Amino acid sequence: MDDLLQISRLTKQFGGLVAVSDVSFSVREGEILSIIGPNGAGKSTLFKLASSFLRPTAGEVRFRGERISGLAPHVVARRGVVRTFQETTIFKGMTVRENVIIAHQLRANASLLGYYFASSVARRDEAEFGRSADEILAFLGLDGIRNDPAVTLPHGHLRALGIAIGLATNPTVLLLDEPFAGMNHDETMRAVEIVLGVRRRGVTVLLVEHDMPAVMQISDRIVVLNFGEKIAEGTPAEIQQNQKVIEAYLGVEDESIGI
Ligand SMILES: Nc1ncnc2c1ncn2[C@@H]1O[C@H](COP(=O)(O)OP(=O)(O)OP(=O)(O)O)[C@@H](O)[C@H]1O
Repeated sequence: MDDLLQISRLTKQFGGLVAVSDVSFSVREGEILSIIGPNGAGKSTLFKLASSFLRPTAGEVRFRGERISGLAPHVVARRGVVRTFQETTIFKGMTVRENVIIAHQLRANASLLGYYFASSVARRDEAEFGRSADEILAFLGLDGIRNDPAVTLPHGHLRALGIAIGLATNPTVLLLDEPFAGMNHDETMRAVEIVLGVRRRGVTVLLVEHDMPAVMQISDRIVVLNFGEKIAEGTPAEIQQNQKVIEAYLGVEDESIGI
């Protein structure tokens, strides 16, 4: 498998605090790679660096060999590295389907001016976006709620809608920020199926997550952070047996490495 994203010697400092320290790893085409670590280990910061929502203090991120760190997030997203949209960026007043249609604008062919004057290109785009939105919603098992206003959705469906919106932008790499957070067991199992389905569509997945059983079930490989440093990288089986990882999680009462 080829390396799609190369994270090279990334460091992020906030004043005197080093949140991410000299971290390197690659995300390979077609894999699901998870970033884990105890609270405050630097996972969210690394995730924001990977999606270009934060600029690194040192080091760089490359996508298919080209540097993307320092580019605006929407430029990075257009190239195919897309972060799922937080619940706060879902248009709550619109239906599920309308939200997914709007997300297609990121790859729209018609200029904004074209939309304004309802050009034929814009009309063609709209019809195509509707078809694509319906296909994505059916794929994710959300067709039954496609006409529901987003404001009425329970937490699990809102998260799934975030993934549908991400897919609508036609990503090469989808970055998922704690996709199983706040879910009960059944919701987590459904969300696990959705993420596995995303990968079956050929999309590479990078995620940050606290839910260890789900991470162990879903990941091809795992990168472990502790105090901003990468302490391990490997398959779930390798990570569960890694002495440094076990020590990092020992004494952490509210987290378990699932062993
Ligand atoms: N914008 C910021 N300004 C200052 N310090 C920050 C900022 N963002 C994160 N930090 C600090 O950087 C460190 C790493 O934080 P980060 O949120 O990346 O960890 P995390 O592993 O995602 O934690 P959690 O599991 O609790 O979400 C923490 O000490 C945090 O307080």
